[in-house]
Amino acid sequence: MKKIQETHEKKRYPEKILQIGEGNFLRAFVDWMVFKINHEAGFNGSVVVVQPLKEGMVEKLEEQNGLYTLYLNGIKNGEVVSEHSIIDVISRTINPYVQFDEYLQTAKNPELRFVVSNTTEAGISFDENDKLEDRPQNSFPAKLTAFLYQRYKAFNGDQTKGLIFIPCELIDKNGVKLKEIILKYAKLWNLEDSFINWIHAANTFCNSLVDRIVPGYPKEKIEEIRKELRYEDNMVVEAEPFHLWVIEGPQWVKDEFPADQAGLDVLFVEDLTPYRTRKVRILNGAHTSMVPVAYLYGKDTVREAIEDPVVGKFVKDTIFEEIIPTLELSKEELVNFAGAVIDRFKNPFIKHYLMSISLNAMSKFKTRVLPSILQYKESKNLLPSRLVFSLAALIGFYRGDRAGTAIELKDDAEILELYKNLWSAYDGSRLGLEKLVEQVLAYEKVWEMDLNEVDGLQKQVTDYLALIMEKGMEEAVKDFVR
Ligand SMILES: NC(=O)c1ccc[n+]([C@@H]2O[C@H](COP(=O)([O-])OP(=O)(O)OC[C@H]3O[C@@H](n4cnc5c(N)ncnc54)[C@H](O)[C@@H]3O)[C@@H](O)[C@H]2O)c1
Ligand SMILES: O=P(O)(O)OC[C@@H](O)[C@@H](O)[C@H](O)[C@H](O)CO
Repeated sequence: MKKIQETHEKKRYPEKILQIGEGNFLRAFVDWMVFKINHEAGFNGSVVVVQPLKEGMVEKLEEQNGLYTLYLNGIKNGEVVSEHSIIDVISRTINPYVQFDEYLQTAKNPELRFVVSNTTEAGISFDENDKLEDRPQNSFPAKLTAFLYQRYKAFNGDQTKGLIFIPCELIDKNGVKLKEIILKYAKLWNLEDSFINWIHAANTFCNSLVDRIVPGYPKEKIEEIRKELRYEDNMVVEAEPFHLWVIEGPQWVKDEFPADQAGLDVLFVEDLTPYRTRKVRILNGAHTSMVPVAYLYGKDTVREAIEDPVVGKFVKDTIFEEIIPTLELSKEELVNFAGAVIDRFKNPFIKHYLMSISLNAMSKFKTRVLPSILQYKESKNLLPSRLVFSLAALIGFYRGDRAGTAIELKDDAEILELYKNLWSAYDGSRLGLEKLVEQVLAYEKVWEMDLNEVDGLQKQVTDYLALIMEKGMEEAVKDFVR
């Protein structure tokens, strides 16, 4: 069978976008949009993909000449949508761990205009050990600072050569935070004031909020897909048709990124807070809080979980009784949004694995679920029992065992180490469990506070965890749906 790169000739477009991240999401969202605006709005641009971590997939992507097939499967306006396209906008890929010079060289391209990124919530971070001389620096904002400095020098501080940053990480004020960290590196590395001024004056940092469910590589359907495509593609990505990109930034950015002309749901707004809060708390909050419960219950995908009479009810009640009451938007709007999200979770055409959502689950819990717990407690002076149960389940999940089978935990090494130590020191007693919970709740590096200070939380988490360990998840969760 032919390979994708042997079946499709790639058109050459000027490299206008630097993309930090080669993951499924960016390929199914931003790169698909670039594909659309090239075809329908004359954007005439391509994307250079930079791998943010040492281990990654750019080599695989490069083997396919940057080409891959995107499937959009689901229901849109009541109609079944199933379409696929070969996305041909990636001009080349760079692994800065072996091609650092090529990475810096790219900064000298006058046509470059945008920087997009998606490095999970863990990515926009500051590492004080990063140095300008490193090849490459560890954190992605440090790599970007080195890139920007190179650009600043190459164009002698030309004000027209700044870049537009649109990060997609699901953290609040992602653009503002990225800029803050870049400025912090500029200071740490004693870079000249004129460079700092250039960062401020010539570059634009937009906050953005993305929404599209991208389960990624459809491993179970790949044989069927190969037969249909009649070529080999190891980077196929599958997503739902729904998409929304809310960008908070100056209106002129819209003229440079003509998404509206291609009929894309890209909104340029003055304040994306309401969109963000609604989406992160309801959609992502439901995902993240369902993962440990549903997975330990024996479910593997979001659809299986939402359609199960017990887990499904648990998730829906969590949304309607514990998340929505903490939000300030109109009740009707929230209920409509939540209903649509539940329908998206039921998408019969895609398998969204709970384990893929579980990546970096601790930091996700902090940004997507914890605010609902704290808000609920503050307004009702009560703890939301299902969300607290989910926190207990998360701690149980990090024990790394599902009915005798090891769970492939994916999180920050320090977090995995913490759990490994805590669970191996656990002596089986109630006191031991209390201590274990206390130490997890005290892990301020993730929570940014000591959660033991939340009145009643430690006891309730311990009680639920004890229940899960004693009865098993199947029995424990039933208590919520009687
Ligand atoms: N998949 C979806 O449905 C979806 C939808 C909306 C938003 N997102 C966002 O996209 C992110 C990535 O999802 P994906 O499906 O593309 O996952 P993925 O596993 O395919 O890609 C993850 C990417 O993040 C990078 N990364 C991970 N940890 C990092 C770190 N500490 N520093 C720098 N880079 C790091 C990886 O190198 C990789 O490029 C999610 O965390 C989420 O914020 C995903
Ligand atoms: O992509 P993650 O790993 O940050 O989170 C998992 C899901 O909650 C997320 O991908 C949603 O599907 C997405 O945010 C929908 O827009």
